[in-house]
Order: sequence, then C-alpha cells, then structure tokens
Amino acid sequence: MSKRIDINGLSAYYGDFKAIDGISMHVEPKSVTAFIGPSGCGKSTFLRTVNRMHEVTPGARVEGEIRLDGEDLYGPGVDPVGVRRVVGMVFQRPNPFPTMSVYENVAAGLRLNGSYKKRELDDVVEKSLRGANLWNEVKDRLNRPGSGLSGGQQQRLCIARAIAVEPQVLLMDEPCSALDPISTLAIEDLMADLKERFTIVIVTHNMQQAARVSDRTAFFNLSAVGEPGRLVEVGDTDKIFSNPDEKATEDYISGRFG
Ligand SMILES: Nc1ncnc2c1ncn2[C@@H]1O[C@H](COP(=O)(O)OP(=O)(O)OP(=O)(O)O)[C@@H](O)[C@H]1O
Repeated sequence: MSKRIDINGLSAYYGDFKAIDGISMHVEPKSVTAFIGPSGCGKSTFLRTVNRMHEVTPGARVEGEIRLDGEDLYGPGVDPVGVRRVVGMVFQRPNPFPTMSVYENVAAGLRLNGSYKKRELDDVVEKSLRGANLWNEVKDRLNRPGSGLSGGQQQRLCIARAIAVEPQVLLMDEPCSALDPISTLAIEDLMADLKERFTIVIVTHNMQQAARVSDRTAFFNLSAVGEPGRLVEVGDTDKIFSNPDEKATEDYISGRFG
C-alpha cells in the first residue's frame, strides 16, 4: 500500500507570488517524514501540492514534478480526485462532518467511491476506528454526532475517515496543534502504528514532536518575507537534530531563530 514519493524541481504559485521554489527530495514509503521551518516558508503549500489540493485555490498552480512510485501526479489525464483518494489528508483543526454520526463520518468516503453492503461498511468502519485507536471510546455511540466527541477524539475520527478509503499516503498538516498534550501523545503513538501501512508526511511546528515521530526531517526556510520558501536540507531525523549540514538548520532547531 505504502508508496515512495519523488519530487523534482517543484515550485508553487498563488497568482504571481511564488510561495516555494525548486524543491527536490524524496519521501520513503512506510516512514514518517516531518516538514519543519519558520512560519510562511511554504510547508503547508508544499504538502498540499502532494495531493493536488493546492490548485483548488483560485489562481494557484505548480511547476515541476511529483511522482508516486514513478507515476506523475501532474501528468496529462490524471484525475485530481483520484489523486486525493490515494493521498489522504488530515488538517490542523479536526473537521468531522458536523451533522453526520461517528459511523457516517468514517463511511462517508467509501459511500462516495461506490456501493457497499451494510456488512462491508460495518467492517471497514470498525477496522478504521480500531486503526485510529478510537474504537473502544466510540463503539457504543456510533450513531451519535461526530461533533459531540472531544477535540482529540474528533482528530482521531478524521484519521479514521482518511484511512477508511485505504490511501497510500497520509498527509498531516499540524494535526496536533489544536490538541491537549494527552491527545497529542495519542496521535503521535498512532503515527507509529500507521507508518507500518502508509507513507506519512507531517507538518509540525513542534521540534520535539518532529524528533519523536519522524524518521526523516526536511527543513525549509525563506531568505526574506515575500521570497519563496526553499528546502534547506533533508535527512535522517537523528542527523538533522544532532549534526545538520547547514548552519541555518542548526540555528532553527536550537531555537536561535524562527
Ligand atoms: N491562499 C493563499 N493565497 C495567497 N497566498 C498564500 C495562500 N496561502 C498561503 N499563501 C502564502 O504562501 C506562503 C507560504 O504559506 P504556507 O501557509 O504554505 O507556509 P507555512 O510554512 O505552512 O506557514 P505556517 O507555518 O505559518 O503555517 C506565505 O507567504 C503565505 O502568505
């Protein structure tokens, strides 16, 4: 299921503004890669190019190439909706469908993709909620609104919804920034389980979190406000946090700027 991502010379624009410039790197399958860097350096923009969400913003476009196990995500004839099925996303604020039950939130993506028998749906819903480490907390309230769960539970519900359609890549944009420390730990533990099955990319402002959960870390920076963000370096998380090649990386992770 899990796929390798190769990014070559990727730039992204909002109208005339170039938000990221010439990024080339790869993301290993069955691993967690963290994107870190100061505010505005383009981490979220870059993340959204990987499931073709960037182009949903009017006037936004990309240049360059992103390949998923060799297949060009921006190739002619590629359906962006199909890309988003394979590359799932979890957002900063938990965003369950507010009027839907816990069950329907998880089943929603499957219902869009085709028709399933009730038994099949029940199985996928349970498996996904178990996979998101939420089953025991919600198994007796599957028909209650998803919006009635705590923030941490809602975020795990969103993760269950994302994994129910069996994506190959899971993108997480600051998934813990709206959560308390206990819910944050629950999500971090979950990531360690999920990477057995998925390629995971996480944007985080929390250095300890990047160090705890990721196998590889990419540091982005921008030379000045209004300039595009660039990849400074990417490598094994242990190395980036203990002995980075670039001084800018060391300054950032040691809190000297950003
Ligand atoms: N919808 C948009 N329209 C125009 N410019 C945008 C839009 N979204 C982001 N930008 C600009 O693109 C640049 C990169 O923003 P982005 O949100 O990707 O950075 P980031 O590193 O994720 O920041 P943060 O850590 O603060 O979330 C910024 O200059 C931002 O103002």
